[in-house]
Amino acid sequence: MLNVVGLKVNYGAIQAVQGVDFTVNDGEIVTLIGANGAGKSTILKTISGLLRPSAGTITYNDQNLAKLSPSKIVAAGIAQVPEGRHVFEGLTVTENLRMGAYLSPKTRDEQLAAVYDQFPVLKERRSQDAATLSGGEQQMLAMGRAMMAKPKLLLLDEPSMGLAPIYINKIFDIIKNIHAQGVTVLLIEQNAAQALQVADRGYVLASGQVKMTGTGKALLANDDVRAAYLGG
Ligand SMILES: Nc1ncnc2c1ncn2[C@@H]1O[C@H](COP(=O)(O)OP(=O)(O)OP(=O)(O)O)[C@@H](O)[C@H]1O
Repeated sequence: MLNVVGLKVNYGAIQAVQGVDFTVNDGEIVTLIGANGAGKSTILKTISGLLRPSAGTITYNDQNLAKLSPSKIVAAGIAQVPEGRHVFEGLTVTENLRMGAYLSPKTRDEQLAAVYDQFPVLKERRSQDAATLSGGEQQMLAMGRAMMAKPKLLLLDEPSMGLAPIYINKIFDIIKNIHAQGVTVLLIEQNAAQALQVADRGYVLASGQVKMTGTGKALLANDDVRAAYLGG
């Protein structure tokens, strides 16, 4: 589904991503793990078209994403849930969700009903300003907003960041549920243990490069991964 080859991304003189290769197959959950600053968010933003590669290719179902605008990338079936949620404060929950279907107004109401079925807590709070939601609820709103675009590939940037343990488990349950609906998932997580538990495959990134890859299970059992990312 997604094939990233020789990807390099710079911020001026900073080489954040230094020649990364990875694939995501249709129907998989793939995770990118790694320390702060490894280049994970930069990779997701480049897939979404928010940043442009300085070298390499990103191919999605035979389409070269480097030639597409972010809105065309959403229309092609890729939606991103950004790090830090970025809900629209001052807009209600429903208004936030409707923004997620900006490109497909005809199916917006139908999709809103589907998202409310999946996130009953959002339905309960549908008239509430998004700014007044708890962190976990805002994360659900950001995920629901992405689902409004009916993505085939969902990019999740640190969905469990800053959440209480009860919400972290809930977010991982939602990821499994979204995946069970046939959505392919590319997941970035600091919470490497839980990410590797749900993932079919993972890539370990450090300093803008892939250092290791394997199935979620194999990486979870790997001594180097355990020592560096799973607390021994
Ligand atoms: N807008 C920017 N301008 C300059 N440098 C940046 C910018 N954004 C990120 N960087 C740098 O690029 C490198 C990769 O950052 P990135 O956010 O992709 O890492 P990450 O693996 O997602 O980290 P984290 O887990 O902390 O979010 C870091 O060295 C970071 O300081």
